[in-house]
Amino acid sequence: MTGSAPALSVRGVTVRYDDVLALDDVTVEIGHGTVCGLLGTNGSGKSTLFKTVTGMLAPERGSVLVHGMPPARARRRGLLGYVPQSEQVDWAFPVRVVDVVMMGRYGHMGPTRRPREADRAAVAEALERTDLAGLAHRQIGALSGGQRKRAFVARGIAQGASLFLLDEPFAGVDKRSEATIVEVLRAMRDAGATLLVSTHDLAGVAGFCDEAVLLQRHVVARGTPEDVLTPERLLRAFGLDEREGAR
Ligand SMILES: Nc1ncnc2c1ncn2[C@@H]1O[C@H](COP(=O)(O)OP(=O)(O)OP(=O)(O)O)[C@@H](O)[C@H]1O
Repeated sequence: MTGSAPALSVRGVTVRYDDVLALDDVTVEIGHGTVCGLLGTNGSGKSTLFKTVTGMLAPERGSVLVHGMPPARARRRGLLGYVPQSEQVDWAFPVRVVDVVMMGRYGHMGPTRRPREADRAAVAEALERTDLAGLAHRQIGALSGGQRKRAFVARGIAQGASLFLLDEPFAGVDKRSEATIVEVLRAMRDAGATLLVSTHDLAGVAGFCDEAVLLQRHVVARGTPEDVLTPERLLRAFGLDEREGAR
């Protein structure tokens, strides 16, 4: 990692899909050990921002630095963890939970991808922390939505990621999995990791996030959840008043 560089620095990023302007001059900086909620309606650019931060999409303008380095280098060093939206994963792919979590160790294994004792121990610990040890040998496609999310969170833990991007981690998740995920994410934050979490769960943001960013193709507001989730902004961005947002 590069000295005192922020965990994530997004500066003036513009991304376009042909004629659709998905992100317009977005600037976001997140410090170490912070949980930042990324809020916005469908189509506001949240997934596009994640894909740009992971290096899957190249911005038309602007720059992204993860711990002071370009996304590809941060990814190679295993610093960047990503929990995708469920719809982006092919659940029919025949792979067991333990294999998904072991993928987090690939960056530690070298080209042979042969797990060593330290890799197996990291995977076992990640499965334990996400309450998945009993399901380690199940096919990922046979799990519930919440268990699948936990498997991807476990992959990030096993990887030892220090910037963790979670795209809608609570969507389609049962209460027990939600509580486990929140507990695990808090522990990661307390251990110094930085988390950027996109969510529609406005009511949960104040309890779970240190900061929030409201995105509508550009950054509409940024600050503490209380500063960002004002009645005017909720109304403008989501067509909600504050009481509805808190449900
Ligand atoms: N591959 C693509 N090709 C063309 N347009 C796209 C593509 N992916 C996203 N878009 C468009 O870019 C804009 C931002 O989409 P994005 O998926 O980033 O939003 P989002 O906030 O993640 O939405 P959601 O909450 O529905 O996932 C939308 O107008 C969307 O239709």
